Amino acid sequence: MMLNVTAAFSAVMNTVRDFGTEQVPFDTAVGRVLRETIYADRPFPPFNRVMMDGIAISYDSFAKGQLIFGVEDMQAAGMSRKQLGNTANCMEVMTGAVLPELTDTVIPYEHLHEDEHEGFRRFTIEKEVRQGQNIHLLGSDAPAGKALITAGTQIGAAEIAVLATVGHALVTVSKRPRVVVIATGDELVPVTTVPEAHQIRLSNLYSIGAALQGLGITAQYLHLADNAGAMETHLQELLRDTDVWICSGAVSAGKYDHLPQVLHQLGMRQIFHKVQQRPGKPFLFGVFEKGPAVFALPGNPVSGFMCYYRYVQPWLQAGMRQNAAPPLYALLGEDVLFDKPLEYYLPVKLQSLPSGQWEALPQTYHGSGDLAGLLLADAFMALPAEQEIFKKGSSFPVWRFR
Ligand SMILES: Nc1nc2c(c(=O)[nH]1)N[C@H]1C(S)=C(S)[C@@H](COP(=O)(O)OP(=O)(O)OC[C@H]3O[C@@H](n4cnc5c(N)ncnc54)[C@H](O)[C@@H]3O)O[C@H]1N2
Ligand code: MOO
Repeated sequence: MMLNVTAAFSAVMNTVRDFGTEQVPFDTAVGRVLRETIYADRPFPPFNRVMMDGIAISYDSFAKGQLIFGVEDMQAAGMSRKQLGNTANCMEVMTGAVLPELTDTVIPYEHLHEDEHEGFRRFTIEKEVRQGQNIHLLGSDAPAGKALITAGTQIGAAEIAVLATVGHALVTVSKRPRVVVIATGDELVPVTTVPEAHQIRLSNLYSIGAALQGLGITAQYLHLADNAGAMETHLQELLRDTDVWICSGAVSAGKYDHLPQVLHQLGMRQIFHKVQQRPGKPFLFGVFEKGPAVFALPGNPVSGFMCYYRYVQPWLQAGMRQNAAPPLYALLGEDVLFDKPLEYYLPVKLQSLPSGQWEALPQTYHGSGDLAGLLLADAFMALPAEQEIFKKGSSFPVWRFR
């Protein structure tokens, strides 16, 4: 029986497996999924931090009417904390310095007039002053021990900054699965070859490989001829040391579509074959006991592309224990008619409306073979199988690929 998209997606997600963890230097961890909690090792910021170049005073002196302050000393960033000797004076301070003892207010140079009096430098305050101004208070961002980043976060530039500042030089992240992308078909020739009239260049390997690179996964590539015996031999060799096979092609009804039968012979447990969707209907999914999971995607370029983003990527992210992204919705930009009992994944261009919502503009494309049509789109909009007329302005989920 053909599954609907929801059932097929749950069946895929039910097989999610943990790929394990490893430790890597923090500055190589961009794009990886964090597998530990990162705590503040000290308060953020770790001292009362001067926020402007200027002077630090004791506010009491200003409150009593004093406007002119003689310079007693200088506190620059990197100096250990000094103390103001006499609260009728000021301390010159630089951004990033520790606030000197007995001062509580910082006034920037722009609000001061500087002159010299009897050989001493002094500053006259020319603007209103608020007690405590321009000080980034000790612990005001986070107390020591606070959980700053939780497991499941994908590490980006902001996380790298926090890892650096708490001194977390080695970070525990998810291992990346060992993925093989497998193309099938005698019509396919290498990219560097000039194809004969009946041939085309291999492109699905590279579109899927590129999408995987977005998850930090470098895949192995393989091209198999339409020959059941050779296919079985090659795939047998891959069984032991791989976690995921993403196959492209040879899963529909053709006389050369040997892949399903070869996978069964190798011992794969089929979980489903065919989903009520367009494109991507012939999608086959299965698992080997203690071996790889197999996503056998239809060969048509748009079909495989859509199935990758709808099923394979969420499965890989869940296996790497990455927090799931919240679903994204958009408003359909024009009326659409689709009267097949299939969930329709319509290539759309997303644009943001002045209301703050996303609008999805359907792009003209000529079916699942039209890989150049994808250049104009940046997501698929999922139009439910049980409906036929989809009105402009109605909201549906979208699956972004850029
Ligand atoms: N009698 C039926 N025929 C077809 C059915 C069906 O249900 N009954 N389903 C159609 C649908 S829908 C799709 S999608 C395709 C899927 O077919 P396969 O998965 O068997 O894929 P192939 O036949 O091998 O290839 C389809 C198409 O894609 C091109 N291709 C394949 N691999 C690559 C690659 N790596 N790079 C670029 N292009 C590739 C291939 O040359 C074909 O043109 O079946 C329909 N037929
Ligand atoms: O369902 Mo197929 O993926 O359109 O060509």
